[in-house]
Amino acid sequence: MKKKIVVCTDLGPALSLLTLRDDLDVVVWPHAVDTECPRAWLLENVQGASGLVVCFKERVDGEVIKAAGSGLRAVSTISVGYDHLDLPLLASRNVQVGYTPDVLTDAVADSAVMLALMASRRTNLTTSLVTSNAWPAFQWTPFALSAPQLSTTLFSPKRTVGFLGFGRIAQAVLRRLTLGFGVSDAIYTPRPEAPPQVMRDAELLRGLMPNLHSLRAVDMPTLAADSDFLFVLAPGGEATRHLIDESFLRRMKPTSVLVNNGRGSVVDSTALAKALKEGWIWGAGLDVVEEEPHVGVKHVLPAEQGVREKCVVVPHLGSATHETRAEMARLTVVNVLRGVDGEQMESGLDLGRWQ
Ligand SMILES: O=CC(=O)O
Repeated sequence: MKKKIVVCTDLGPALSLLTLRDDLDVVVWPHAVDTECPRAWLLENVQGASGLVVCFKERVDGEVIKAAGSGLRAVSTISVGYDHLDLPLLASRNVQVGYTPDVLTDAVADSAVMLALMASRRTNLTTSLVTSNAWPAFQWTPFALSAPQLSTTLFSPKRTVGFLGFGRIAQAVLRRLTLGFGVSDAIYTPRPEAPPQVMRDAELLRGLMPNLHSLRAVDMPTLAADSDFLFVLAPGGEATRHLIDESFLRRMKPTSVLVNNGRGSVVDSTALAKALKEGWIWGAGLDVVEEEPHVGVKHVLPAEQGVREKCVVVPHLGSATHETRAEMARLTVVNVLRGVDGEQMESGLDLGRWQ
């Protein structure tokens, strides 16, 4: 009997690696190219599946896993995040779980630097001057719309960048900032439950970045108080929920900039809106927002005057480059194939800690 693989998401040309195998019955959400997979379709089609391919928008919880049945061998997500998957349950059923770290590191790091620049220069406000035809009335005086600077200069050599979470993406951001922006001081707070490997990598970095003079692990209050630019690169889930809350934001500098490329749930949106409005921090660049995509509900973004000018929001596109998405798709397919074939995935999660 053919093994069934259910694909909820668009895999581009990599899909053919699945469909070319005549020992597989590949069931693809028919509108995957431009529409997210409805849960009802997933629940109906997942029955009897050996493999399941999802993106972070599909929750693979008890209901889905039970609907799949006991033959489920592999779940492969086209994302580095995995807070949409019920890992303890998958682990208890010996289902392998594949994800796509590493291949997206550079694209997301690029996006984090972009957001830091956009938020510090308040491009929401400045571009709207042009698009709303307000430029003619704008009085160009030397300090009008001047902003905190990301790169260091001879006359302003001290810039501390902070990281909440210090895994691969954070380290790639730091590499960019030390090489391209002259940043020499960095602090970080490892995310809760960070594997020891992260700390070892952080130590190694000192040797790899000659411009980096100081790299310190600090506690949360110090991270808040000392960061000129703070990059949130922690995963979602209960352990990180609202780590950036009102008391954290109140400790930050009025010239500091917050960037979130991790998960929206790490930052309390209501507190962030207040922080922007009342000027506790300078600006925010967000690739992810709590309760996305309904960001208006919490007033972080759109309508609210005094917030929207200081906050750039992008709809969760950190890894969205042609090159990276193609490689993520390839890896996602290889992972699910290995899983249903009973081989070790190319990049599988070590489920040991969820067992
Ligand atoms: O958020 C995107 C991802 O987890 O890859």
